Amino acid sequence: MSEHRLPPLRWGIIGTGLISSWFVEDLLINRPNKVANHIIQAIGGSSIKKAQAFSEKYPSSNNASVYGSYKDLYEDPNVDIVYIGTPHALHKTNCLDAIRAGKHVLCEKAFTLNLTEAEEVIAEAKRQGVFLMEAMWTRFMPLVERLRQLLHQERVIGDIHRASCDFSLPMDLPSLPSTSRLKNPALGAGSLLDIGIYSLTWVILAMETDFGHERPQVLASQVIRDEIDIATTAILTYSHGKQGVATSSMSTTTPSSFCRIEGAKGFVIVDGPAASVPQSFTVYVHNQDPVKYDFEAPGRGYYWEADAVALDIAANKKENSVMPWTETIRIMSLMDEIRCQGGAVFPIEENV
Ligand SMILES: NC(=O)C1=CN([C@@H]2O[C@H](COP(=O)(O)OP(=O)(O)OC[C@H]3O[C@@H](n4cnc5c(N)ncnc54)[C@H](OP(=O)(O)O)[C@@H]3O)[C@@H](O)[C@H]2O)C=CC1
Ligand SMILES: O=C1OC[C@@H](O)[C@H](O)[C@H]1O
Repeated sequence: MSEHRLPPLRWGIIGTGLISSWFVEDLLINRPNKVANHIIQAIGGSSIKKAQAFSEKYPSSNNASVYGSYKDLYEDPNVDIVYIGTPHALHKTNCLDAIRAGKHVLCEKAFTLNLTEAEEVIAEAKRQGVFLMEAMWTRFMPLVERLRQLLHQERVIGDIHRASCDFSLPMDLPSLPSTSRLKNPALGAGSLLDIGIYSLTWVILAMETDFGHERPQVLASQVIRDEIDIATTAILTYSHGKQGVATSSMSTTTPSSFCRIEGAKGFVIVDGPAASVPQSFTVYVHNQDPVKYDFEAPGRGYYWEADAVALDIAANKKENSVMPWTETIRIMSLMDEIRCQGGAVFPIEENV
């Protein structure tokens, strides 16, 4: 279908850092089987200079309106949806401001700092009748859909007993400025919200046929340095003694096999450069040759979530079925519980 006959979605991007650039690059990729016409309508930065510089980096977004404040972008009537690519601690305010201006919102993970903030944002989206989703992009990858089919519908490894998933990325924290979102507790720094959220997501994808059907018991431990968790381990115990182990660390590197899912009849290993970017998985069924599933795609893969958002909005939906509000709420509540046991507290929570 010609691009112009696809449902258009005009994006306003706020935050001119790393993820916003990856997201925009992916949206601009000329790829087959597009389901929506993504338009970079506006760029909003904390200064006009930063927004301008961002806009100039991406040729097809050169016609985008450029704003030196987020507020101006929210007020642009040509923006349909605001993409929020700012640090965790700003998500609540950014979401509320965009929603109150009547905009749909796609907000980066972690959705907010904690459950209370997430509930406030979702309640506002309900009140204003706009679409809202947490940008947990990995869930939208075709690899994840195929893996879940094999695990939970075709039951290729039988009953699943255990899954262990890791996202570790060495971050040279001493070399970073105190203003870095990776280091500053006031911005929501720490391994759990930044990368552990993916390990947790993989445990859920692997262990749960129906999301949220059962609340697992949580046992967690965190290593806290300079007020942030530099490592987190969470054990999720489900009924019948099934366990998921989600780990994250800012000191070491995950090997490419970042997730192992064990069942009664065999196991599955998921590979990729990181838990956010799975590229293949291999199914090992006892007494059978292993079967490898490869998933090659152009770019990084942020367009899968963007396509899903565009289709939902075209269908007048307010939330997405792959990443519904209940899942965001549950992930935030699990992370609250992990931090409560592990000891990571954000400054804004200290006197609550
Ligand atoms: N889905 C994914 O694969 C990834 C997701 N993320 C998520 O994206 C979000 C942003 O991460 P990332 O892009 O790495 O962060 P960066 O620090 O690279 O960029 C964040 C941007 O937010 C804006 N900002 C506004 N206020 C502040 C502030 N006080 N301190 C710092 N920046 C501020 C800045 O843009 P400006 O000044 O122009 O407004 C800045 O460039 C996080 O939620 C993170 O977890 C990150 C990496 C990958
Ligand atoms: O979401 C993410 O995935 C990739 C990491 O590099 C990054 O820190 C994190 O925010």
